[in-house]
Amino acid sequence: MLTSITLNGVSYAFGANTVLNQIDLHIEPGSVVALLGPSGCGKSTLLRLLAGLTEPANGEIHFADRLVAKSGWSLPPQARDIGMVFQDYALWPHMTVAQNVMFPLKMRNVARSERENRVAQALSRVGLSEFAGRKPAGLSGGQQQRVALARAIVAEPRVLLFDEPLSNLDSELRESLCQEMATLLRQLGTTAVYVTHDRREAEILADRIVHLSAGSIAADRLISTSGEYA
Ligand SMILES: Nc1ncnc2c1ncn2[C@@H]1O[C@H](COP(=O)(O)OP(=O)(O)OP(=O)(O)O)[C@@H](O)[C@H]1O
Repeated sequence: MLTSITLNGVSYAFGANTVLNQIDLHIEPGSVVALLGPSGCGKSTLLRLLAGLTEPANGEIHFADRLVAKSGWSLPPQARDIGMVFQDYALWPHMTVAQNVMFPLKMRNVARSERENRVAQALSRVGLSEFAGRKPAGLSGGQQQRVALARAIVAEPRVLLFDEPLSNLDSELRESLCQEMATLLRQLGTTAVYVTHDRREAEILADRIVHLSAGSIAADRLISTSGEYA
């Protein structure tokens, strides 16, 4: 099921420092939205609110018609049906690639036979079928990020969240993985929010770019499939 995301008057502060100021944002089901802006503008904080890693001071967040956060209350991440990809991959070093990817299915009590099929399919989607038995330490940075991507999509969550997933990779690899992720996101059709400070990455990946500046939405633009502003 495709899910919209709606933020109404969402604010967040670290002590006296207001980091997000009354954010109103509606994300259409199945769209890929890039949150773009300079360091410190509040992108990661907004993503953490969507993930349920922190709760808003004010305002409400809905996934479709389900309330997931309001002032002082937040549905925990594991109850939100989300997949996340972080800058630092966050793989479990003691587990193989297949075990890492399988983890969200175990958490959801998916039956063993189904788990194995789904892991194989997710690894195939990211081009890592032959690495299933390796440990993360035996993989390159780009391969590790592909594992993290497979883990994020394996349970077919209704929302995908990305926090600068390509910033630890060198520029050539960043470009090719960005193109691959754009294709994958189109195939999946999942509602996705992608944090980046790289305008080109945002233009390749997203249907829409929301520019944050000092905790507010400074611009909000649809882009066409060719990567140009519509
Ligand atoms: N744990 C914290 N305690 C106090 N202030 C914080 C904390 N984490 C972030 N901030 C402040 O909140 C603001 C927004 O941070 P946030 O990480 O959301 O920005 P960002 O746009 O994602 O930046 P970057 O691209 O550098 O990750 C910044 O001014 C930052 O200094």
